[in-house]
Amino acid sequence: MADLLIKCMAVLTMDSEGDIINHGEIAVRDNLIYHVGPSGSTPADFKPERVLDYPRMVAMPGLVNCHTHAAMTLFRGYADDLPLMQWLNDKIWPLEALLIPEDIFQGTLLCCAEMIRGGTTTLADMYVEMDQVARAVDEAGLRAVLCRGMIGAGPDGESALAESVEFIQKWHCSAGGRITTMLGPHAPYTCPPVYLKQVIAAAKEMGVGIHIHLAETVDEVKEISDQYGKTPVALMEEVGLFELPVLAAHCVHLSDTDIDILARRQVGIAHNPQSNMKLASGVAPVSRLLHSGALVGLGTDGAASNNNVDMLEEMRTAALLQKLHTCDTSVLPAYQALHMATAGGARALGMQEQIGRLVSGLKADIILLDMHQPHLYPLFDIYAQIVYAAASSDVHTVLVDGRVVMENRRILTLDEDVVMAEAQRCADALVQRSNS
Ligand SMILES: CSC[C@H]1O[C@@H](n2cnc3c(O)ncnc32)[C@H](O)[C@@H]1O
Ligand SMILES: [Zn+2]
Repeated sequence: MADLLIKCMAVLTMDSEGDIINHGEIAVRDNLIYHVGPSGSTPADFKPERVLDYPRMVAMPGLVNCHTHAAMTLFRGYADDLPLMQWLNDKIWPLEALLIPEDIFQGTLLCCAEMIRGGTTTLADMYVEMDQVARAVDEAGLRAVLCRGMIGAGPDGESALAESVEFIQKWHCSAGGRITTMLGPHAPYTCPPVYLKQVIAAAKEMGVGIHIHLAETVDEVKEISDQYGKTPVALMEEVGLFELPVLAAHCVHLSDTDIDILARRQVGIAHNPQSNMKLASGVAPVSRLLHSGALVGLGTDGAASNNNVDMLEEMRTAALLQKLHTCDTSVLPAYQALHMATAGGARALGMQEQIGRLVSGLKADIILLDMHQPHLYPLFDIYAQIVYAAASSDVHTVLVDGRVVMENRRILTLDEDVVMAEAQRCADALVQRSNS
């Protein structure tokens, strides 16, 4: 790939609070950040073949979406205003049973287009037919941590695990390293301990982590407590899940002991405030988790429970929700919210040495925000402006792994008109199948 130099109004490295380089520049060589510093500081022997000179833009790390189900964009607006188990049992799972591989490919492509437009460069995804998801992510040029979601309690538990193993063997560290994999037991209420132990053994053998939904609703905590006499988090600790790197989505209903376990075990937590609000699941104790040293990143969950995959919006919601919930305006200030969506998310995925910060040696996953717009003036505090005032439409240019995937709001890796038309075609056919 050609050497590239980005010059901009400011670089937010997200390496530490206040690490803002005014009139900054970023040198990109191959897929890596070669140098970051003030204007003119790049070593003279770096001769860029392209210069992106954007004096009114802020450069920051690409956003990290720590929990989603990308293909669920096909279900956007299909089932709203229901609580989790009714939503899953009555609406989503019956429709998912009718999905064909093509639906999942097209739904994921649609999600990737939306993500690129909103500045997301990495997603952690759990779904089925993961070959299709991986193909779409590869084509879009995004970075992803993918897992085949497994419902262990049903007749398909064994085949789901076998499929997962095959998927990992085929796709782990593929697409030039942009795609990595995990094992994805869906949740404690769909994967009993005996199944989880099989999953843990497979994960240890293959050297991959685990992605799971955990402590999402009061109903889940009640069901698991009634059945096993302990909280979902305590049950996971007992079965040995936390001996592995774990990414736990939601973590809404936690006891003090649960928080201690999650922090001590350095479990990555994907906080999904909009999905939790929409499904009326509750409010995750994010500020308590952060105080205890837990690793918290941000996710959107699927577009069927959000109903978009807009990480800038998610960041703002996270900050506002914690303030409202704790009646404390000082909770989750702008820098911390931005950190959760970048460096903190990378840490939750165990990828802190690869992504999430703009420092030399890390992957060149970079976004440029156009600050020259009425809703972003006047400018006092860049972090606050991005978290409280910016929108996904302000994302101007996106690089993933050193490659420009969107420039001046034109996606270069996908034909968006075709992607949208194909998604509509698949969604129409799916709903028609469900009515026949
Ligand atoms: C078996 S693949 C993943 C599985 O998870 C379902 N899902 C989507 N959102 C949620 C959520 O918030 N909690 C639990 N499960 C969820 C999705 O529909 C797939 O079936
Ligand atoms: Zn989910």
